[in-house]
Amino acid sequence: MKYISTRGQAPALSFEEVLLTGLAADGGLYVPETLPTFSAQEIRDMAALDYPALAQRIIAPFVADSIPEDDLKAIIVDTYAAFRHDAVAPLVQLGANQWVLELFHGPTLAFKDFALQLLGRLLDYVLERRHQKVVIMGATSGDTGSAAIEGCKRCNNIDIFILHPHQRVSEVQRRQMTTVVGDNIHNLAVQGNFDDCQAMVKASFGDRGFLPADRSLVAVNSINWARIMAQIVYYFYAGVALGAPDRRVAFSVPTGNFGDIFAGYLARNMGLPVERLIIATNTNDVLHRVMTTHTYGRQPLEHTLSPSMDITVSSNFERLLFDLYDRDGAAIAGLMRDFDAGDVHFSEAAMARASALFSSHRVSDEETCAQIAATWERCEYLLDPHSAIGVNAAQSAGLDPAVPVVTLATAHPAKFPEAVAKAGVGDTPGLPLHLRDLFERPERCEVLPNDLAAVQAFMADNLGA
Ligand SMILES: Cc1ncc(COP(=O)(O)O)c(C=O)c1O
Ligand SMILES: N[C@@H](CCOP(=O)(O)O)C(=O)O
Repeated sequence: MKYISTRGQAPALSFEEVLLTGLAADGGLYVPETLPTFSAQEIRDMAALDYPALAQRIIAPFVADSIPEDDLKAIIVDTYAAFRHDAVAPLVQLGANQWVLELFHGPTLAFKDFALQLLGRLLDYVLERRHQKVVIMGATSGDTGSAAIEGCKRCNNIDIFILHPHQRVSEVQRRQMTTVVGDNIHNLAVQGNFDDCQAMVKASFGDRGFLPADRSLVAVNSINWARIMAQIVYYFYAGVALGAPDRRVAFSVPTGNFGDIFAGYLARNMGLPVERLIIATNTNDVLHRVMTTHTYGRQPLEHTLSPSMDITVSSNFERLLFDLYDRDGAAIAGLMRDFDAGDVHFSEAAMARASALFSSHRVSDEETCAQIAATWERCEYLLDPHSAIGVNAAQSAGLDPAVPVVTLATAHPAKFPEAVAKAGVGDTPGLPLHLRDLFERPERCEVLPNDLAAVQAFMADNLGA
């Protein structure tokens, strides 16, 4: 399997090479040249597989040129053994044909663990084999950071630098990052917002000169293809559990960087009968605006009760655009140049294709709290604010009631006590046992100005031997 850049000017790479990078040299994102597909019978047969076996089935074709099957199996089994629920991704029914897929049973209580527990192990495997050391740089609005640190902390061959917006992540999220000790783990609180952090990561891929020549820069954000690949699995897992391929299923996905929902789009292209993908946003609604006005533009970032989705430059949307524009790299490079300069208006043909599968819904903080309260009152089920946005969007989508709709529950409510308190549903649930002493653990974090040179200088000065 080869991976190609959405901007058409970078060399095609193998899985191993794509794992060890972030943005392509031309500024694009890597996608598979062709997608593996599964027949209806192959999908039916997936119902007999547990989560790790299904993950092996879905992931193997993407990595076949780089990782032997037995090694992949061992890595995957070990990855999902770290989850605290035997089903790994349990489905919970909230109402007639309304479901949530709980993706928060990993070590850091968010869906990011699905990919980052795997990514950490894949990096460890590949770097040991190559006797290579790398530098990881990631931007987080709260969840990617801790999941990346947790996923990579055992790996001897990395230095990891995670940038989060200073004072803009929840206290639980911050402590989950800053209390993990290790000389190779660095938390940088940047005096800016998530978009600033993400822009610094992308700029660093464009100019890697601040690092020694023998250290590659590797991404842990969803610009890294391996992140998306791992997230495809749970769409199949939920779909098959609800009757696919003999029944169509819809998904509502709380969305920021468009990585998670893009994985759902790929699952559909690989054969899963997906009725609809609902883009659920908070008031940072750049994607909702794209769907309703066909215009992609910058807007000021708002701080909401769902901070992990406080994102206004949605990285993975470029991967979808690449398909919407018939995989024309030059056209995507042009659109992205226009986006850097101002608003971009997409063609009616491209947007008609998008609308055939995607719809969108924007949810305010008030609606988020009301949804948490309503779901609690009706089902005694406590949603975190991001998942509440997904459920609200699912209920507003006007879907055929015969079609099951699955909301991806992307985080555990204990990570967001402020939103739960504002919803007025009583005490926030306690943290799981392994995090019970989180508030007593010492923290380590560097506050830095919103300045790329300062961040890169800090990184260069703090690299391990
Ligand atoms: C809890 C939570 N929900 C939803 C999202 C949105 O996911 P994506 O960025 O893949 O769209 C994120 C992070 O971005 C998140 O941390
Ligand atoms: N919501 C994320 C933001 C980064 O998104 P990613 O999926 O590209 O890593 C976070 O919580 O950090």
